[in-house]
Amino acid sequence: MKILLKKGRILDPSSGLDFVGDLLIEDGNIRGVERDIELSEKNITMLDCQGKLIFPGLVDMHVHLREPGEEWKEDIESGTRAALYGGVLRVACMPNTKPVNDSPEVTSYILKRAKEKAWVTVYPISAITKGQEGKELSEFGRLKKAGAIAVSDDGKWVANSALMKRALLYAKNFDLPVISHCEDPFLSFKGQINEGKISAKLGLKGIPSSAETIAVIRDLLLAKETETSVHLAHLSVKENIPFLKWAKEEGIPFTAETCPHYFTLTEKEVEGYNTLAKVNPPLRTEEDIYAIKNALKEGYIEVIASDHAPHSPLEKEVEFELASFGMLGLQFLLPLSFNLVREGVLSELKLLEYMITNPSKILRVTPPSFKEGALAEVIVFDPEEEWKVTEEIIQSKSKNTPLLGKTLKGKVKMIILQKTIYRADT
Ligand SMILES: NC(=O)N[C@@H](CC(=O)O)C(=O)O
Ligand SMILES: [Zn+2]
Ligand SMILES: [Zn+2]
Repeated sequence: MKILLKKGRILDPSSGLDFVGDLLIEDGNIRGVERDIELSEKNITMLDCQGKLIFPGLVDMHVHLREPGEEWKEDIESGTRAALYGGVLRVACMPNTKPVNDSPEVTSYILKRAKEKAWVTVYPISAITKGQEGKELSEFGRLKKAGAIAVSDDGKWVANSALMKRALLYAKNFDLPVISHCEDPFLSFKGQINEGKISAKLGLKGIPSSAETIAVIRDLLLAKETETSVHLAHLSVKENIPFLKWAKEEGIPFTAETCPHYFTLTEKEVEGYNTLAKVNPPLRTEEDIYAIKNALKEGYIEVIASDHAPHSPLEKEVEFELASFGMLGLQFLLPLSFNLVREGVLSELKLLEYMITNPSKILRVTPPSFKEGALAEVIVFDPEEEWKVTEEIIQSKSKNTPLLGKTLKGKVKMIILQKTIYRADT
């Protein structure tokens, strides 16, 4: 069974390929990429890709699938369907489920459910501490054996520095990546939105940028001392940047991530007490957006992930202070991130590096690529097509995004995953 994609712009960050040409898939594997592949046989599915980009599936290392325990918000089936439509063919899912994924049993359960019903590859991330309570380390060796790809207490920072130091050393033994949700809980206590003029105007308690930067600095110091890499999740403020720069110069092992909402939306979104824009860390200011883009350009931040965080109306259609933090991300990751290319912040290949090869490297997996023999994980993307965000288009069970009603540019048209062609063009 052969699938031939014709005349698309082929982009493969693993090999640095960027040219207009053809891609041949045979029996679910990449057979070749060339300027012109002519085949005379019948039985070939030909796909015209003129004007489109063809690249490997994205690897989103920060997703909340909510299973087990909060299946009314999302489950492994619906979350991975949203991923597929978003061009994300591998997701790493955070452990803040119910129960918390802090045991081999929960990790195996997630993998079992993924095998039964996931549309894309699922990598479970297990908790750093038992119950994500920040008191006692979970059993990294057993978790890794059960299939944990990394450890994180995402949703919470491991505020006890001695414990975090031990976690880094312990993780190093098992070559497990450690992902930190950088937020000093004392500084952000009861905070709702970014601390500043808008929080004052709305009468909501603010979350200062120091809550994030203090956490970033501590984690960098511990990474230095333990000579163990730490991955800093969803960075949002400009104050981090000089410290990231310093850490790079010092050769401290770390990687940093941001999400499209932190270089697209500002705190203004919460005016009118819009709970759909309530997210942690909070949306910040134009200046922060500018700094985050610059950090991406300079390579201080080298991963873009969605932090897809579904919540139902039960958690969102309530008073602002009672609403849960989080917004959907999987289906908006590519269109919003492509704005960085349009604005000249990153080249197409660099952007794909941040969404395919860098997260793969951090998670110690072979990235999706167009190398001969690789599994076919292929996205056909139209960078020009505009589409409106509606509840119908959203594949997640939850619809919590401040982008509802807005028009985005750039659309995933087709996904080829092994032998199956999905047309997202509806
Ligand atoms: N980002 C969020 O606002 N919420 C996340 C937790 C997290 O990523 O810290 C969630 O699980 O809902
Ligand atoms: Zn987090
Ligand atoms: Zn998260």
